[in-house]
Amino acid sequence: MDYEPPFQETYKSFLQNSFDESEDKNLFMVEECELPLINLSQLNLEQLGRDKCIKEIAQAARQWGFFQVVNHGVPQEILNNLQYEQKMVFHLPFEKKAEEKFLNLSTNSYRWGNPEATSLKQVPWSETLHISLADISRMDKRNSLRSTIDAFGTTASTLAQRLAEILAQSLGIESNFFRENCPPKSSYIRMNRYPKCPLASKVFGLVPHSDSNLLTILYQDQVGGLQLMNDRRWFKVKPNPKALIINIGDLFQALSNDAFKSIKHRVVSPQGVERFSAAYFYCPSNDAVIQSYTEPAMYRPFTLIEYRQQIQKDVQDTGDKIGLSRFLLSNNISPKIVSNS
Ligand SMILES: O=C(O)CCC(=O)C(=O)O
Ligand SMILES: [Fe+2]
Repeated sequence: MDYEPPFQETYKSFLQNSFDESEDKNLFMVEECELPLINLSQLNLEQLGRDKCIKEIAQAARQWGFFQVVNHGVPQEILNNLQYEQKMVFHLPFEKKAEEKFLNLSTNSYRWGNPEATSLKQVPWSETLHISLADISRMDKRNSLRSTIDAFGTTASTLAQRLAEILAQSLGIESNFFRENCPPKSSYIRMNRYPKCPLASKVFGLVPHSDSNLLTILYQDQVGGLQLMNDRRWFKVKPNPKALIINIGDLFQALSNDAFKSIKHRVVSPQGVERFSAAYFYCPSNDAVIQSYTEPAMYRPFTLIEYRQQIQKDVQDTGDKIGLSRFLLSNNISPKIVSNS
């Protein structure tokens, strides 16, 4: 199919070597989890109902770092349109998607695989359109993808801010942080397509990672494949067509001083069908300072730009993101510990 990125050719040598690797049947044999499902219409109730809902959200963020919401305020029609538009755009010829100025977006908005991978386990067998909301205005006004992601971005942004404020409030903070530091244009929409994969037991659709933002709002189709880590075990998330999945990102973990955790998750490649998902990444502006709310702080204050640069450097040097632990304050005393040993 001419829309397929050249996975097979590009990763030919990895694929050939993979015959020696054992198949990881455990990828599929994981248990299904019942993610907390929260009805956000309770937030419109009287104080008691509202407080109960806030408690449910905070507890889910503490226990799982992941939860699902219904009556979330993002109209189903927008989600349906998004799925349709997403399919259309990914089914354009690969050459077109790979063009420097595809959809007039910033360079590198369209991505697939991993150019830096040194083994099959580092290759995500998927393609993505990673769109900064600041870029939407660059797209052709007549393009229906533009109006759809604009509508998704606007409604998801309201939901993200609402949830972020509720989560902050549950920690005892009346916070203007999000209003002041998260202008809509600093967030992203990431659309993912997972082609059916010939070696699904050996190649991830998306390799295990945590999200480097404040919060993620995810809409997935019915195929399934998303798995998350809880208590050192992987669980699969059953698709729910009415629900959006919310997960805590690294920056919220730091803000909350580890009260909420940014959980590792991955996508197992689909075998017989392609899979689509779309995520809204709620981010502060690049220079907003991320600082723990409570004392003693686990992490030193840092900005999003610093965080991204550190990740980029670590990925280049080690092949791994490393992430928040780079900013742990206890790291400052580690040289002493080393010299004593
Ligand atoms: O496709 C999914 O279900 C997960 C996507 C994801 O984790 C991401 O885009 O960061
Ligand atoms: Fe993710």
